[in-house]
Amino acid sequence: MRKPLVMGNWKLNGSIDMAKNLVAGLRKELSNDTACNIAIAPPVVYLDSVKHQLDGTNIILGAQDVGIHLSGAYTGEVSVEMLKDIGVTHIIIGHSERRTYHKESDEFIAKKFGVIKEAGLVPVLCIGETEAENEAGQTQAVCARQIDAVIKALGVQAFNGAVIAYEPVWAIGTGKSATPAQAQAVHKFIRDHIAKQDAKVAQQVIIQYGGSVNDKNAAELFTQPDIDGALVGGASLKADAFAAIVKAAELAKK
Ligand SMILES: O=C[C@H](O)COP(=O)(O)O
Repeated sequence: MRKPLVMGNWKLNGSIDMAKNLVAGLRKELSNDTACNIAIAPPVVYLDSVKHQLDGTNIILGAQDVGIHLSGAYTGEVSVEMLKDIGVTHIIIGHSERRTYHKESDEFIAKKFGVIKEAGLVPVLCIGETEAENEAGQTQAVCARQIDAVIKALGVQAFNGAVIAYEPVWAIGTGKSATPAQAQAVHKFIRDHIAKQDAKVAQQVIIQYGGSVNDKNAAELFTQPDIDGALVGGASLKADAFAAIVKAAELAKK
């Protein structure tokens, strides 16, 4: 039985005060004994203070990205060891916003996956098709290509203990979530695709859905057998909405 992961990606939002209020809200709304894993990924500058604010909770600290180098003359970069040093365990990579605005390739993202695994942390690999790709019937081909880049570089075993977030780009921040049936079909495709190489790895890999998940649509998404939680953007900025999504995941997977 897979334990779902509900992860909040704050993206480029927040301030010291906002982080304090949001974490205080989460502490109030969520018990320490949840039947699903919960993570939040604040902007990198707030990670250390948020880590302290999370003391005594079971909320996991996540990061939104990582560099591929461990140290050296790479101005502006943050290494996996630095993130590990301050208590980060889960790292989002390959988000469509990084793929689009920073031109990150499948191969480059696979390198990030490798450094995260090497450090003993958990990669949260975002994959998903654009609207044009969706309309051209390329959803499966795009997801397969993005996963295969990791398999080619690191082998299928790299997905042991890893997380995949299926995020159709057309659903991100648009209020237009995939329907539970649409999402389930892609999640099943992803799991089957990995199973072709290793059934055990496919059975344990967490596949989250992301794209306009909110407190209203979460419950139905989570009833789908291959949807193991969510990567939440906008709704993770409100403690009550995020907590409601966590509770929906717990209920659905009981
Ligand atoms: O990382 C989160 C996703 O991009 C989803 O964002 P959203 O919930 O605001 O649509």
